[in-house]
Amino acid sequence: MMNSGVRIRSLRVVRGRTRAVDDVDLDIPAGQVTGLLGPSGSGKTSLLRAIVGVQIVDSGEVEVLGRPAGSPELRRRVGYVTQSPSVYEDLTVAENLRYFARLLRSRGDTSGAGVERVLATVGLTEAGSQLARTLSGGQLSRVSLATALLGSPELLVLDEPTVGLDPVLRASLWQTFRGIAEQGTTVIVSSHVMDEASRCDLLVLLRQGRVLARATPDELLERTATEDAESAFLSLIGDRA
Ligand SMILES: Nc1ncnc2c1ncn2[C@@H]1O[C@H](COP(=O)(O)OP(=O)(O)OP(=O)(O)O)[C@@H](O)[C@H]1O
Repeated sequence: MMNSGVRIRSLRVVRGRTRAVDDVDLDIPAGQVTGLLGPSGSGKTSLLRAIVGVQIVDSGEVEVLGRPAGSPELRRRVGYVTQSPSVYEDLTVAENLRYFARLLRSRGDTSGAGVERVLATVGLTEAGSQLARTLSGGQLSRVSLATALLGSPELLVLDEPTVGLDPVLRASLWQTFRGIAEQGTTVIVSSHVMDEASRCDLLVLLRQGRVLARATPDELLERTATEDAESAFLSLIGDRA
């Protein structure tokens, strides 16, 4: 089924004394992998939280899959993986997932809360009986991702899922995101690692709460006459300085 992704108008989020999101207009298409890139403190988490509907916003509108962000009916349709893994260390991988699946069912959600299915999607079928506290960082990220996939979300929001992982693990996680998008899920991934840009269908570059650019990776390089996303970002900052 076609849906409308995310539509943001005149969004402002103030956190402490900072305009974490400063007058942002943004459309994120459905069915693609969109990368939200920007340095630490540029407002990525605040923007993602506004999309998921857990951020108090000062003004503006955020519409997700055709509904106001945070609407109760979006709860099942949106999966969110925060920066800190939401995994119980004293349970095995499968026990963690069964626990979260039971929570979904207790809310009346019976839509494919299949533990085996999500374990296979994130490539952890073999690790089901392993205690979470014995997992590597990369495996922990995958368990968090698996919990968010239990409800078969139409939109998956991932906040810096590859932070701290080595390049090989990062590459394999990105392949997993691609596979999830190919199944029809809209994926939004934040990162401050610019070389992850080439893995996205669409890029949104953020700086100081503002959108510096919204373009495909190729458009971005062409527009800035640069050869990689990091140089493109620096070139755009230079233009604004
Ligand atoms: N709880 C808070 N109280 C006060 N200021 C905050 C709070 N959370 C975030 N901020 C400020 O809001 C701005 C945006 O923060 P945000 O976490 O959205 O950025 P980010 O791009 O996700 O950063 P990072 O990559 O480090 O997670 C920053 O200047 C930050 O200092």
